Amino acid sequence: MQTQPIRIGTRGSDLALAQARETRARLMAAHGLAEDAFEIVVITTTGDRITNRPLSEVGGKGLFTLEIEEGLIEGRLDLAVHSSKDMPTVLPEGLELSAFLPREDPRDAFIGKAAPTIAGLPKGAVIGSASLRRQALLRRMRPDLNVVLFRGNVPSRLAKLEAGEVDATLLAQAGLKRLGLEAATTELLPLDTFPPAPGQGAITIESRRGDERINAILAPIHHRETGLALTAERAFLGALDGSCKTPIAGHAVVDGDTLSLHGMILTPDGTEAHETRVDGSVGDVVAVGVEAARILRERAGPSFFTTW
Ligand SMILES: NCc1[nH]cc(CCC(=O)O)c1CC(=O)O
Repeated sequence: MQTQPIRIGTRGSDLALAQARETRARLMAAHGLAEDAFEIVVITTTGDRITNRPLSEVGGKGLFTLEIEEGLIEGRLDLAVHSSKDMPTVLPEGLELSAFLPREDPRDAFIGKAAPTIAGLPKGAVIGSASLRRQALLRRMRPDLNVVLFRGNVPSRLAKLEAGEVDATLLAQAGLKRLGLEAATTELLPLDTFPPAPGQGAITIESRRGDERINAILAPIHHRETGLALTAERAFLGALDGSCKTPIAGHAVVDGDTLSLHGMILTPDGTEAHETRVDGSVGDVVAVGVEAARILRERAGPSFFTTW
């Protein structure tokens, strides 16, 4: 039996901790282990320290994972728990996403103080979001709204909304549910008109490639369908643009032997958008993501990605 605890790396936000505890609970149940078989190790990342600028300007997604990945590579951590949505498409040499937990609700939640729905917001209402995708989708639907940058973790955004800094905001329903805060949601946005970010709602576990002990520990908590969907969404994102400067939505679902991916790219101002739906075999989900990206690149034309 294991004597050294399994060290689980995570960021320190309420959401990250909830996700690390969920992973630990699933591992305890799968293996009949006690809580003290695990140690949750909280790591502050560069991304956590930068709170006042859009992440697209300071270097993007890797900022939330760098220090945790160093811990894995140097052997100070055995596995790391992340929101799939925050993971870069290319990981450091020697690391891999070795498991995905069953996906929570992938939809975006609208949280309105001035009105309960996007359609009900008065002209010029101030809506805060840090996500380029949400900003672009909002501007596309409601060009009259005043979309402003809004950062911070989930509880602090809700507090800023409550304090009247903005009239409304958008958050992932999955994160709200994991924090027990879903009562704040006033409208759930439809997947077809407001598609989520690739990976939204899914927890992933990163570990050293070829670490047989950890792979065996993770195998029983891996969720096959979520893994297939996420592999397709990440292939789609990787084939489009890894820079975080293009608003990109992508969501895949598995139905039997078929995987269907809905992808969309937009200009940041929401005036131009291209979308596609590609179906393919669960036997080659990367091909589905790559094909969706190819179609969107072709529709958008060569100037689309260089306009801003
Ligand atoms: N970028 C922050 C982030 N990363 C993952 C989630 C929510 C949980 C998820 O999508 O799995 C959030 C907050 C949000 O978008 O509301």
